Amino acid sequence: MEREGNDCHVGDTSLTASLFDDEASVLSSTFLLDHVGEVTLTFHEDRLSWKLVGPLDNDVSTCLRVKYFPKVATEIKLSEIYAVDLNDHGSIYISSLPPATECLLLGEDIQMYRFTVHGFIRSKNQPSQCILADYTFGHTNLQMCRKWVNQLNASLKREVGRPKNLLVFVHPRSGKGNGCRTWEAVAPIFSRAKVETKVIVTERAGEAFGVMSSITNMELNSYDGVVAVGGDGFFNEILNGFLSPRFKAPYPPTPSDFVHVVKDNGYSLDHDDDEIVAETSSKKEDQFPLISSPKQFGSRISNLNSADKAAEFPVPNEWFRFGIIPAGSTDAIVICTTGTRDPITSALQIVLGKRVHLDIAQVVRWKTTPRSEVEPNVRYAASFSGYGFYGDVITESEKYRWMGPKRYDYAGTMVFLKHRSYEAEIAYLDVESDEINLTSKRDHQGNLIRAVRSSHISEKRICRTNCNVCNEKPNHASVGVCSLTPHLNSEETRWARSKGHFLSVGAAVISCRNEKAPDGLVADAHLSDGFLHLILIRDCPHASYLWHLTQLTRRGGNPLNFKFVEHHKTPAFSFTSSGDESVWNVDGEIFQAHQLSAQVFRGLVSMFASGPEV
Ligand SMILES: Nc1ncnc2c1ncn2[C@@H]1O[C@H](COP(=O)(O)OP(=O)(O)OP(=O)(O)O)[C@@H](O)[C@H]1O
Repeated sequence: MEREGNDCHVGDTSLTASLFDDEASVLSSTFLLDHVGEVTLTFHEDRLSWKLVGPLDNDVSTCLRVKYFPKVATEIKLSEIYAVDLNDHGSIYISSLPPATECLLLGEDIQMYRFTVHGFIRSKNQPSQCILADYTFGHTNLQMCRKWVNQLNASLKREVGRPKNLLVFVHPRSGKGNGCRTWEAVAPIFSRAKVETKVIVTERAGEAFGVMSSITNMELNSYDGVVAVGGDGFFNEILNGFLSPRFKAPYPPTPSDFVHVVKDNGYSLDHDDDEIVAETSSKKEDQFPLISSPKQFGSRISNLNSADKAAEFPVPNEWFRFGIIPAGSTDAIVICTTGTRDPITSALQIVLGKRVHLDIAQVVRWKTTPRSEVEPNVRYAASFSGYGFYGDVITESEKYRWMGPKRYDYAGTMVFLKHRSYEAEIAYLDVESDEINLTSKRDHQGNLIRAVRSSHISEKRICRTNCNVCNEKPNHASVGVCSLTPHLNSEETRWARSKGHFLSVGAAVISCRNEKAPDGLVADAHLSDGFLHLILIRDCPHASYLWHLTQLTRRGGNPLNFKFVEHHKTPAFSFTSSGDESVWNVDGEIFQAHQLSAQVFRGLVSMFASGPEV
């Protein structure tokens, strides 16, 4: 049915004339809101609100003498609107009962001009999760709809930080093989928000690394960020492809007796562009042998034309951000940065231009070549690097890839039953910091021999949206790369050591929350505090280790409060194995290293995410 102006206020031009000529920040008009009724729509500076017109009241209404409290929203903030569309002339449904009754049987469809405001609401059960919410408004006057759409779109354009152009990598076989379907489910959010996307569906491992490392700076500058539709390993590949040729930083600091020889501990990219060195790592050594030594980066850079050499792409880069749409087996990075494992929430945080900084660990393997030269091989990690149990699980799980995500449970059980320990020495920078809530004991040489952490999670400062710890400015005024390693600049640093047989050696960059470990490996790790959490599990009885692993799976558990567990919050460490060897697991990818050094760069990259709400 076509409703004419004299039927209701919705067509009353006197009420709505020259609405936007007015300079006032509060504008208002009457519309029919789909599935609700006639409303007065008001445009405030930072939000849009609507109130039912007529006998019904927004707060409470009665029908057949029963009181109903409306469940419908009455406003939306501009920051929660991701798109506004002018629709075709079509139907607006109006119930003849109050909206709160949710009785949709007694109503009518009215043909009108319409526009839709696309936004979201938060899930009541999971506050981090966003649920799409559309509000369609109808009016008899097309011009009126157009004016509102134009006004709203002009205001959305002024919202800061929203991306316009993104490079999207889709891993079709990620997790349960749902990568493409996951992207198809969220792609309309990007198109509605008018975000251009260049989509690359990968055909093999390493392809995204190749694209990211060889893309010209000029082209990269045309994007506001890169989105990975896949798991942690896929994101790691993209991150490494991005950082390897662009990020210039010194290697991690090491104790004086760490055997590698680095001429002047130079910057990892401070080299001659024309120097081309043959690949030294073989396919057998790494599952993903694509991250080359610094000298090899030179060969890639020299492929870039001279115009691109001139086009700069500074790293860290405040504007350029990374997004992850979860489709993997674990998705720990997405859970830590968005608080949930939900493709819709991730897509919304990307198009709305959210931002958190993320620490990145630089992990360097030191390897002696047949010519007895020691060569470094750099890898970057966003979530976790682990040796022993973690390395063995990833190696074992690769044999059962066909099982999908269940392969990790199966491989984990097999590795647990084998109960292998590895001899190693770990040296870590012991930073005197008020922030470190560990009480430590030292042996007579001053070496830190045990760290005990406070046992109640409530005492810990958990990383959340607008986290104070992550936003804290470091005490030391520093510039350039030094600003990324604030805890190395402290005068109160010393090397402490742990030596012996370990079931595992792990370094968590972030809490690594996931569905199996709801608080993560380290509940109070932060997204960008500039610290690694070194977790050393000494050889112990099978049952004790099982008890530690069980604590990991419990919300509020205390997996670090065991005698055989050491937890050190540190900006850098080195590792040397002796005897039998395992491999390192860097963000879920195999990295074979007998000698390794690592450091963390505070907030090196920015993510399209707002941090966990809870
Ligand atoms: N088309 C492809 N075919 C096979 N492997 C690929 C392809 N594209 C990417 N890869 C590689 O697959 C590996 C695993 O990918 P991803 O992290 O998405 O999945 P996952 O292992 O199931 O999830 P998670 O890392 O969260 O446990 C990555 O190292 C990635 O480089």
